[in-house]
Amino acid sequence: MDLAQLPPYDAVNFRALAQKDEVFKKAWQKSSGHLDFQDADTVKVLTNAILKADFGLNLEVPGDRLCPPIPNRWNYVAWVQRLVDSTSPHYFNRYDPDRQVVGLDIGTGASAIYTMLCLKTRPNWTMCATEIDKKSFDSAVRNLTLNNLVTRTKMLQTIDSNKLIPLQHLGVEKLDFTICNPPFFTDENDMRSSLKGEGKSYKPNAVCTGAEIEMVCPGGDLGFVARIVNESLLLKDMVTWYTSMLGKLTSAKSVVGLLKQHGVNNWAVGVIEAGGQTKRWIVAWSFGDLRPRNSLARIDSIAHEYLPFPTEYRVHLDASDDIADVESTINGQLSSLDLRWTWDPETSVGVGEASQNVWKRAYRREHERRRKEMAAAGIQDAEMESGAEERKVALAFRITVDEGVKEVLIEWLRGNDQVLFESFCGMMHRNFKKS
Ligand SMILES: C[S@@+](CC[C@H](N)C(=O)[O-])C[C@H]1O[C@@H](n2cnc3c(N)ncnc32)[C@H](O)[C@@H]1O
Repeated sequence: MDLAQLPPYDAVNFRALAQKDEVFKKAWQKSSGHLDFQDADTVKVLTNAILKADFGLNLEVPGDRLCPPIPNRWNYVAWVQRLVDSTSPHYFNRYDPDRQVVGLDIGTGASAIYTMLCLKTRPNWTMCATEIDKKSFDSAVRNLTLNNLVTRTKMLQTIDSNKLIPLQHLGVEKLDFTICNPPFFTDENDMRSSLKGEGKSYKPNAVCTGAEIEMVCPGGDLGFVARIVNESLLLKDMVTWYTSMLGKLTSAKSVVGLLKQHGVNNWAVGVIEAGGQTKRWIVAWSFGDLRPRNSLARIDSIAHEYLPFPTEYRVHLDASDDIADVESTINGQLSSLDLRWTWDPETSVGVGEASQNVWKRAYRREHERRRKEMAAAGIQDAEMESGAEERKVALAFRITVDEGVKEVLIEWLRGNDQVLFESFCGMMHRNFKKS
């Protein structure tokens, strides 16, 4: 399996894992197929076995620090990777091994787990990692050294009064993303009662070995992420994607509320469900204009008011529609407009960039008039194009004609104006509306 494209976990196949790891095999056999997740040693053996078998990583965490559940941590990293991949400045929409990406792991913990997973699976990525707890910081450095990843990481032992995104201290100008599993609890009582499962219909399925310093902060997860939001309002696009995991749905909703309140309109909400009953939420936001894939930005299990504007629009074709005709209609129309358009007939995918609403009647008329004038003066379209100054992109889109499901998929790749995207989709749709 290509590590760079490893999918998220649905569940762990313990039987298969026992075939790959001798230490885990003993624990699995002893448990007669019912692992005791309340036992700290069992959880540690499982974590180590998954890391070794699936990622080739070794981990040593002090007994009184968090031992990270790997499916949950990997599913967040995999989500961030897809977010970064789907918002490449070149509209790649897949892993680009040549793209240099720099991330920041806020509160990396004793395991440095996000940093290690990011670096191990993406050879062209580098990471920064911060930590306030000396014991965890030292352990994180040990783990990075153990796995030969320390030279690709800028580690910073910080203090709580410092910025959570300390670009200056790190000596970094820009970041592609931040990743964070904040302390979830507001105080020790909140932590103890939550870990006992009080107020829930089920008990947490695994023991938590985290120390108070790792798990508690003023305001809990919401307080911590609100600090990141406030810093982001000043840093803006010095970071392309700010992301954080949240322990409670109410916290995720409050973070979205904060973003909307500050006029941020480019965000994404994800959910992590890797077996067991424990759900976690992810919120990501950006001040940039690159739009993530719809399936990443929007989940079903949260009310619409917390979701960003959809970044895709589907035009359903009739069974009788001829795909060649559909493609030729799209190509003909987009080639006649004053926009940049490239079409790949092999994959039936095209990408376009428009500097403004170039499909409205007044613009088209003016463009046609200019074209005729140029033609009369003997200037070809290509010369007209190359003579035009570099124009800013107000809308970038990808169009995929899918013969199998008989639909045209329009994806919003870039731009800050949802009305412009809607207008473009409406214009495309009218081509295929039956009278
Ligand atoms: C819930 S733990 C997460 C650890 C690890 N990232 C993981 O997912 O297993 C939160 C971590 O944030 C650290 N932390 C708390 N406040 C911090 C701050 N102001 N700056 C950096 N790290 C901080 C804690 O010491 C702890 O290691």
